[in-house]
Amino acid sequence: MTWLVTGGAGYIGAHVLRALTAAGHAVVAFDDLSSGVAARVPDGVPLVVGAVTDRRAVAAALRRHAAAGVVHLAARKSPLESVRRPAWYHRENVGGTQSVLAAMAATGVRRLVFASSAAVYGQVTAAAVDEGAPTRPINPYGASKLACERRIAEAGVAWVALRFFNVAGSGDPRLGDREATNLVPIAVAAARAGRPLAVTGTDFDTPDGTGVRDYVHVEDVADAHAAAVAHLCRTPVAGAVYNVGTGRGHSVLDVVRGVEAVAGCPIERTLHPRRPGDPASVVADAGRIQRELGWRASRGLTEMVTSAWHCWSPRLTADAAP
Ligand SMILES: NC(=O)c1ccc[n+]([C@@H]2O[C@H](COP(=O)([O-])OP(=O)(O)OC[C@H]3O[C@@H](n4cnc5c(N)ncnc54)[C@H](O)[C@@H]3O)[C@@H](O)[C@H]2O)c1
Ligand SMILES: O=c1ccn([C@@H]2O[C@H](COP(=O)(O)OP(=O)(O)O[C@H]3O[C@H](CO)[C@@H](O)[C@H](O)[C@H]3O)[C@@H](O)[C@H]2O)c(=O)[nH]1
Repeated sequence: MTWLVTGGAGYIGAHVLRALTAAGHAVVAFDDLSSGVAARVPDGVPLVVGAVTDRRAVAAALRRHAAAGVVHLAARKSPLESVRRPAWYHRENVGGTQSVLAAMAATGVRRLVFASSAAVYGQVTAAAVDEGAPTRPINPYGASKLACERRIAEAGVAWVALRFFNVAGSGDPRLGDREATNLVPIAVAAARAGRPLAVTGTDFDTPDGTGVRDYVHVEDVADAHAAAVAHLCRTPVAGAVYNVGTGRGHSVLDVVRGVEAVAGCPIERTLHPRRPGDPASVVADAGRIQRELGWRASRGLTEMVTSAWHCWSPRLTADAAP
């Protein structure tokens, strides 16, 4: 069975291509290379360069490769950027997903795994949030992911939406997150360059005042995709939402200390106000995916920061420069 992986040249998508291949599936990457890198696509895996908002290009790729399903990761992913450019986020993320659904309908492809986000929950009050919690996104990025989930649920396909929490680390030094828009690569870049790290928000209602997140290793996230694909192969009428997290929260300062331990030197911190659209604490209850798909995260923060440390490149430092 062949799966079209949109965003396959991206950070998570590149790991997903490998996990699906290891599980015995044929894969094709579809990516416009706007933030992805062609070199991340493994040798032997076809890469179709195109935009997911181009319905005809997606349909042509599905037909040409006789795909049985789609793993849809291609999207814009920064909550902060989405506050600045809400219409663009809606167009790219919701428009992109509608276009993928239209291409699937036109070609008779009926299985979809969707990359959703913990950002659909918004300001979380529970210590650990489960899939039944209210979805009240507090930034346009989260709103776009929720709108995508709703359109997928109404599309008449078999689907699984995976709500990733904060993805970090790498399965290979060449596959790291090169964008440096997230805390772990930013902290690594700061340590490598001997520069201060800007801590954004020190007055949250959390144990040390900084934001708490559920950091989950990208290889665990890739394995969750393999579990979702296996589920859709077994049960082609399913429709379900799953949290993909570890169930453990770490503050910004915990992450900084983790990177300091790998770096063997302290990281200077500068203190800043909260970023717009930033929740205080978002931690997963990941019980449902364990019960129903047999997946649970097996790697911890140390493995995330250590693998992130080993995929640092000078470009990350340039990108993260204030
Ligand atoms: N990284 C995280 O912590 C995280 C957490 C929750 C959800 N997600 C979601 O996971 C997915 C992948 O994120 P990532 O961290 O790998 O980001 P990424 O930017 O590395 O990957 C996204 C990929 O999609 C491609 N792309 C973007 N827009 C496209 C378009 N219109 N047409 C075709 N290709 C397009 C990019 O070139 C890139 O290769 C996104 O949907 C993101 O919202 C990420
Ligand atoms: O230079 C920085 C960058 C971040 N932070 C803080 O670190 C935490 C994590 O921030 P970041 O790594 O930017 O992740 P989030 O804003 O939580 O969003 C990520 O996690 C979401 C899921 O929870 C995904 O949907 C998004 O795509 C992904 O960017 C937050 O408290 C930030 O305020 C800092 O203190 N300094």
